[in-house]
Amino acid sequence: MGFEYALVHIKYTIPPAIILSLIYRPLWTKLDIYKVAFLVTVVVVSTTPWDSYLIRNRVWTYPPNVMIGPKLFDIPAEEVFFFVIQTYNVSLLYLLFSKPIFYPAYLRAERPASHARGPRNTQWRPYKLLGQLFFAMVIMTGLGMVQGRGRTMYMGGLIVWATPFLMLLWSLAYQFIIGLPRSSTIIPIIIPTLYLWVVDTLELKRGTWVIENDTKIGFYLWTGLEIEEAVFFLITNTLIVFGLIAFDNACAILHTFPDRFPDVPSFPSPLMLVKAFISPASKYDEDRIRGLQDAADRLNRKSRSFYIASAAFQGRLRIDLLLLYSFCRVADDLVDNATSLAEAESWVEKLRCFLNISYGPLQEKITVKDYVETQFPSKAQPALLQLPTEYLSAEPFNGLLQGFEMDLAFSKFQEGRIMSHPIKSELDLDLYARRVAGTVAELCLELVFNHSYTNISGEDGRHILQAGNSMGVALQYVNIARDIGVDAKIGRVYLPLAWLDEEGLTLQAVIKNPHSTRIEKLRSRLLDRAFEIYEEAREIIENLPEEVRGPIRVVVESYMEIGRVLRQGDYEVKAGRATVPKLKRIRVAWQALNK
Ligand SMILES: CC(C)=CCC/C(C)=C/CC/C(C)=C/CC/C(C)=C/[C@@H]1[C@@H](COP(=O)(O)OP(=O)(O)O)[C@]1(C)CC/C=C(\C)CC/C=C(\C)CCC=C(C)C
Repeated sequence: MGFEYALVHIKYTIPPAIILSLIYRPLWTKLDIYKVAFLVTVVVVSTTPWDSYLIRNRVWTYPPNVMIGPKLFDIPAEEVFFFVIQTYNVSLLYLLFSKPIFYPAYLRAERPASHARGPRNTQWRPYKLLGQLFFAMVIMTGLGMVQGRGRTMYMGGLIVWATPFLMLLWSLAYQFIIGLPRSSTIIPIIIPTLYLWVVDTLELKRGTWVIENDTKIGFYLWTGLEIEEAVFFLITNTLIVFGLIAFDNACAILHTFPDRFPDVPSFPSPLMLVKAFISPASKYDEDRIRGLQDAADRLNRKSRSFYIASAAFQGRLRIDLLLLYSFCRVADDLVDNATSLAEAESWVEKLRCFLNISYGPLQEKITVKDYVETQFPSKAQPALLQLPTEYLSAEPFNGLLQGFEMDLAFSKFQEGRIMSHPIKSELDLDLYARRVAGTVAELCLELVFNHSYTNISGEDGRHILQAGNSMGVALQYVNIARDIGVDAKIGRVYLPLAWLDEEGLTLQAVIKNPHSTRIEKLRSRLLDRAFEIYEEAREIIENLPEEVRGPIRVVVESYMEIGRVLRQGDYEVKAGRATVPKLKRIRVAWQALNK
């Protein structure tokens, strides 16, 4: 009996597990736990017979004086623990690197070339076949090496054991294996492989485990690292990462296509995961995938705060939040970027008509697609067509459009078409903020209620919606405080006239010099008001379902941080706007999840 192999764990495998667990702690979701537990089980079950066979046939051995003693089918307990901890460490590294990935955007509908639409739907089937051919050839080579029964025996056995699993995972998840960013595929394989190569070099030299001379090739990758060991770690880490990718691929299919999979439990059963895989890629809804890709692109380009925050949400809630964002952004841009007041008014009218049709009687629903395709530019269409209206009520959208109309009142005022400025008092400002941002918060919360497994009853729900609406107001105040200069350039002043009067300012004075000391005073006043409202509303976040508290905190805190940096004067300016530096944004998200 000895402790050498146990010491390998204490020195080399447990410390990274602790560090990775601490880093990943605030990001764990129940699905992550299920995924890692599922994979660890698969790894232990699939590795045990192979390892047990090798030990019994003395292909590799463990000197008895380096083991504590207990065994499972002749495999030392330390070795079984190795399967578990290696899988755990690689999984955590993968989870960490892949957290920001929005998986549905990587699905591909594989139509025959003549039916494929858009550059993203390249035909990937040939790659699948090429990969399968490659793995088949590797298996044949491995079989040849085993049959030789000499020095290639261990290497051949390794290949024959692992490659069919790799081939299976490739056949199921090739779209994601090829398409996902290299940071979440290659890095979680390479880092642990190099690390284990070094550990292996140090420990093999000390004789903790030994490959018998007559079953190994005798080639060393570097002094002390046998080629068999190097290949073993590379293959097993690849297997673990491919397994995780396949799991995420199946979940992405389940979450992306509610028409095919209406109810997805928080822990999809293995049978359900298999069902996802056997639904052919040729039948994926291409418009849906394009709508999701378009929403993810838009979020990435237009809002760094909400982009980072979106990574904290999961499954269908994340998908629908992205789609909601996409709709709000497109609607806001259509109105804001119109070249004339008349054009802007016509966009509001068209958006209202779109909502009326979408929420109208069922027989009218068929015309939504026709209406959108004939009335809106092609770039805007996916955002409208994919809006998840089945989970959202019409009222907040109507409020949002009324908010846009208040924006248009600025132009009418400038043209003399209306006599009064749209934001005269603090009450007007509050009404405006409730319309453009309070409504958005209500819509986000409606998605939370609909996608949560926790039931939120009437009175509690109303209370949460009210607090959410107020939080939207706080965010909008920060938005206005940030954009005083940008808005002044287009002749808009959201600071209430009453406040300007108190400071002896006129609208023209703000438009001419939006950075004067007196305006800075009003900016601070607006920010103070924003933080007051935020303080009152934020407690209610703790009444939300547990799994969304952290992510909603991230949304709110990421935006309120703009207010904090404005107060402290510690910000970067991009396109005339104050923004929070990237590292700070990540730290804020982190702290919000840790609360
Ligand atoms: C995670 C994720 C993808 C969230 C998406 C949130 C979402 C749907 C945002 C819509 C944004 C948008 C374009 C709305 C149009 C109207 C508008 C411009 C509103 C202002 C947003 C500012 O965005 P941005 O800075 O990009 O805009 P401009 O460049 O200035 O045009 C707003 C400030 C509103 C944002 C308000 C929210 C996201 C609501 C947040 C509140 C909650 C989620 C509720 C909190 C719950 C409780 C119980 C307190």
